[in-house]
Amino acid sequence: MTVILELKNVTKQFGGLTAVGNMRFQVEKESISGLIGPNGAGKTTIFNLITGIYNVTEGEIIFEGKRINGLQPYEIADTGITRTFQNIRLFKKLTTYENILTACHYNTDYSILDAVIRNKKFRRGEKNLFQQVDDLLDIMELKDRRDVVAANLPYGLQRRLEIARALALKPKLLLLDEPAAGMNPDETIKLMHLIKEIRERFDLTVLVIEHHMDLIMGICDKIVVLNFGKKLAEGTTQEIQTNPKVIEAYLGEEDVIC
Ligand SMILES: Nc1ncnc2c1ncn2[C@@H]1O[C@H](COP(=O)(O)OP(=O)(O)OP(=O)(O)O)[C@@H](O)[C@H]1O
Repeated sequence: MTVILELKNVTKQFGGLTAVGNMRFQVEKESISGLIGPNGAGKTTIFNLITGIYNVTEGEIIFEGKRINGLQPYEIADTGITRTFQNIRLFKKLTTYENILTACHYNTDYSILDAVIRNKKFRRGEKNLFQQVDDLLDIMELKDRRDVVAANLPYGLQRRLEIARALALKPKLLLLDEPAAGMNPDETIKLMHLIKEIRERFDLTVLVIEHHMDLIMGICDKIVVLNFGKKLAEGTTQEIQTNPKVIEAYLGEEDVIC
């Protein structure tokens, strides 16, 4: 197994509160892994630590063999880690197309001078860019909403657009924070298929936080369960579903987990 991401005894304290304590787990390359746990367990804090929004108090975060904690968020993004947010963060006044285009522009290889004189390199770059946006619209099934302003998209489609925009940055590791929040069961099933599809298509590694257990159990190769900032359990969906400690942490909500 090739490990792409590793948390080594990571702790995050906010004053006297230990939001994440001594956390250690590995994420296998091109896997889909789930991070679950009750509210306040420390899931989003872990995403904020991986992406450099918070500094770790202790421990190390290793991505592709290199320590990334201590780097600035933009430097971590440059290593190939992108995320979506629990509360959707789109350019609300831009269209679906424009939202993806702005992210695709991040990867262009022409200079400002190329753009000013509109030379061949610029024209070829622009053509590739438009093709990438079209492909992403297609994959995320947003083509018919191409010119709709993001704020006017239904909630489920805004979430899909956020994923499309994250993919435009060509990540190696995609962190999804509650991608199915607010979605109905049909939308959630569709999203499950899409996550699997994009993993295959882009050779992606996905780490997903989600409260919808159907989604987690339907797509994850491995699950890490948190409780009060600590790792409670780790294993396959089968192992997690039958783990008494996990069932207890969810206050007997066996229905939710199984
Ligand atoms: N910036 C912060 N300052 C102080 N405390 C924080 C901060 N961010 C998170 N916390 C605290 O850390 C703990 C873990 O929060 P976190 O948001 O990571 O939980 P979570 O598992 O993502 O919860 P949820 O499922 O509700 O999103 C909580 O007690 C929270 O109040």
